[in-house]
Amino acid sequence: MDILVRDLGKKFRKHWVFKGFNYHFKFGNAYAITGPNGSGKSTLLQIISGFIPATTGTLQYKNAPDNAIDNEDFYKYHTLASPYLELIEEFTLLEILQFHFNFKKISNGLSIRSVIDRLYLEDSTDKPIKYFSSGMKQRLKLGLAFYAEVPVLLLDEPTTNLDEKGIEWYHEEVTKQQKNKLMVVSSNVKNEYKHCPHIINLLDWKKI
Ligand SMILES: Nc1ncnc2c1ncn2[C@@H]1O[C@H](COP(=O)(O)OP(=O)(O)OP(=O)(O)O)[C@@H](O)[C@H]1O
Repeated sequence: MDILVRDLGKKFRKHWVFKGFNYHFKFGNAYAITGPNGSGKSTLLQIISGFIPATTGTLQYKNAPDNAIDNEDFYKYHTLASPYLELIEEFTLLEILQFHFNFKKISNGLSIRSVIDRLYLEDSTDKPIKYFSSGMKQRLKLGLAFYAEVPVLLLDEPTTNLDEKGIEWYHEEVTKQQKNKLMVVSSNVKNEYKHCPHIINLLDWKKI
């Protein structure tokens, strides 16, 4: 899947966050959206995911050069891990994984149990999410995004709250997955986007 972005702009009340953003995101590539605090990284990622609307411009999602999908259908083709998206706190780990992978196909060769192992959360299988630490929740959010069979992976500040082992796991996964997906990471922490060959600096589209 490719994503074509044309003349994208976002305004909150009277303030433009960015304007005139044009880009062609290509399948099999990893992109970093960078910029200082408040430059609009999360906003842009949320617009790309369809979570919030743009003020100006268009997005086109193509699963072949001459085959665009309906924008409303893009949710089937991507996963998003973001601090803005809350987990269902009442569910246990097992329940949330069963729920999620009911809607998104689990990656080839994986089972719910093997996902729990990969998240090294074996001891918390029946623990409600509300009792998870912030790092455990972040691993879970990333796991829900990583292990779904979708062509587009969107990651907002992905290593927030992760410990050293978690960061290592993150790097292993993104390195493995970047060839088979279109990956977009929104971040201002160099270490979390070091695997991305394409760097977008939002200051270049900052508007007065
Ligand atoms: N719902 C909203 N209503 C009003 N302003 C908003 C809203 N969401 C974001 N903003 C503003 O848009 C700008 C960009 O915010 P955004 O969270 O996208 O920045 P960011 O680059 O991800 O920042 P950070 O590095 O701090 O996470 C900020 O000035 C923010 O206050």
